[in-house]
Amino acid sequence: MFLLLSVMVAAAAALYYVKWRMSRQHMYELAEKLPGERGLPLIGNAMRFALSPNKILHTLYDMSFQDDFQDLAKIWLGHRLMVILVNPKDIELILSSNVHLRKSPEYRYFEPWFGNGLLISYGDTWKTHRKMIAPTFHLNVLKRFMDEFNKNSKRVIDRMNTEEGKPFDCHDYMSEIMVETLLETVMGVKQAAQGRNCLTYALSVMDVCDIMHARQTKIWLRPDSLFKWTYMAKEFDKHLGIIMNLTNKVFMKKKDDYSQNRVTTLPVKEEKEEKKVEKKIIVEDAKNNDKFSYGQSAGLKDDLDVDDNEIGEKKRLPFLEAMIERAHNGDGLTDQEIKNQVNTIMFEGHDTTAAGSSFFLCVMGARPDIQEKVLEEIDSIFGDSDREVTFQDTLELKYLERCIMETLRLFPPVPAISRELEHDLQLASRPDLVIPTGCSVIVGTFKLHRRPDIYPNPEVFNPDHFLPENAASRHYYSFIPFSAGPRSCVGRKYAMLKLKILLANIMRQFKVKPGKPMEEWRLQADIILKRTDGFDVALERRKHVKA
Ligand code: HEM
Repeated sequence: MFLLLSVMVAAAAALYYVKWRMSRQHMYELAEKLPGERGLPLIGNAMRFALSPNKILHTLYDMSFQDDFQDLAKIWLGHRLMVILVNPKDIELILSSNVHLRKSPEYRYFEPWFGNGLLISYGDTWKTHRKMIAPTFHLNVLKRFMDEFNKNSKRVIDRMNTEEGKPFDCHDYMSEIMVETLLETVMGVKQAAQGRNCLTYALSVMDVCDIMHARQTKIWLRPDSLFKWTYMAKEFDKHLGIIMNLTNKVFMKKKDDYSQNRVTTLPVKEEKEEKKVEKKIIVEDAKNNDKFSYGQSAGLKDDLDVDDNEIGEKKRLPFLEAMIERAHNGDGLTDQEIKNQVNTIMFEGHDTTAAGSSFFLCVMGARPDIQEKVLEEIDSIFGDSDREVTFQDTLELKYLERCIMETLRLFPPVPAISRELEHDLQLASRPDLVIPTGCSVIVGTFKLHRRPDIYPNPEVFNPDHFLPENAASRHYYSFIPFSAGPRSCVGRKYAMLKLKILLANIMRQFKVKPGKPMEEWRLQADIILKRTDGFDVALERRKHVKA
């Protein structure tokens, strides 16, 4: 009886497997033609990822130099087909599309944290929320944050003073200040930014990301039914609790302020100079001749580039206040939905800029020749004055800007992004190849940014890559640290403005002593790019020069 039952179960399983394989026949046929390894039955290439995060990045990067990986490569993670794209023409097909907007299933590990937040939502929900959120990151709103950006720079400079002269890891300092700045600007909540809560929050975010990244790359951690028994699951819940605790507090505080009618929005500066600068920016935008201040290739436009006139006075509220007001006015936003967006923006807004600024400071140590030029530009603008960095200054800090862009090229904080294909996609670089519906397409930003045919000597830090004449000859989608197209980063302008002000202020006070050369850095594949060997820098106080 038992034998008969076993035979019947095995036959049913075999039948199910055959049917399942047949339903995927189309995928297998198209996948067969794609370059890349076939992988083993059932597990595919999963063993390639049974490594530590820094080894994964280096293995994948080494793989990308194989002859058959010019523009794309397939990988099988168990039964899941993933296709890595690194040709800007193919990447454009994905990122500029209004069809391929669905994030791949690998993003589902964010769900307990972000719910239907902007980064992972889809369809009408994403569209409606994007329309509500994008205007809250318009330049006119960001200009209100100038004082906060300056004050927060001073705060972190004071903290780093205690480390003067000796090597220390600057990443924790950058993370903490990025969280505080977000709370005080985008969230409009001041008190919550005091104390050491922000660093605890940032450290928990890093732990949660490590766990999610492990689940993305290790197939045995993917099923919830297995994962829940692991030690990692307990750690995940613990750290998620710490994260949610801060964001809940922020939301409740702001809601309370709103219901008590307390005005917390930062005032708009109405000085003449500011008006003039604003006009200048818009004219520049309109002429379409200098997009670099915002981390995007010239000629690429998205919903953050709308003309000033299209943003009515009424819509000019910072993010959280705008969301609460909409909910109050019956715009169909629930408390939970707002909290999901707060969680999304708190994460996207701090970990990325913390990595970007930490990489920048390490670059200054690794390349004293570049640092000299940064300091020269800064001194020519500020001399020995201790005045605040103005909006106009951020336009004039051209060399600093190119260095930030070059940092984002070589060390893109988001090293890869991924979409689930809704339709077969014929490639532009190889029209003989079609990527099948249902697979995950990975946009390999890290490798794209290091293609020798796009960036000569790609491993060498060279800010001149972003001189207008050099950038003009490149494909628009060759530089995409903030992604591009309809799902591009809504915080792009915020990030560039904040980075310029923070880094200019730090470099006015400190010089980074010569440090480890870039070739020796150990990079870590993670949701946000990191260094496994730490972001060590040694700072030296600068003697100020007269302008
Ligand atoms: C150097 C800093 C930053 C970098 C490199 C960066 C990069 C990116 C990238 C690559 C994406 C697309 C992710 C994907 O498709 O998986 C993205 C999306 C997003 N980013 Fe950023 N980001 C930065 C800063 C910020 C800031 C400061 C904020 C907000 C304050 C922010 C908010 C968002 C949001 C909400 C999305 C989702 C947009 C959507 O799907 O419609 N980011 N970012």
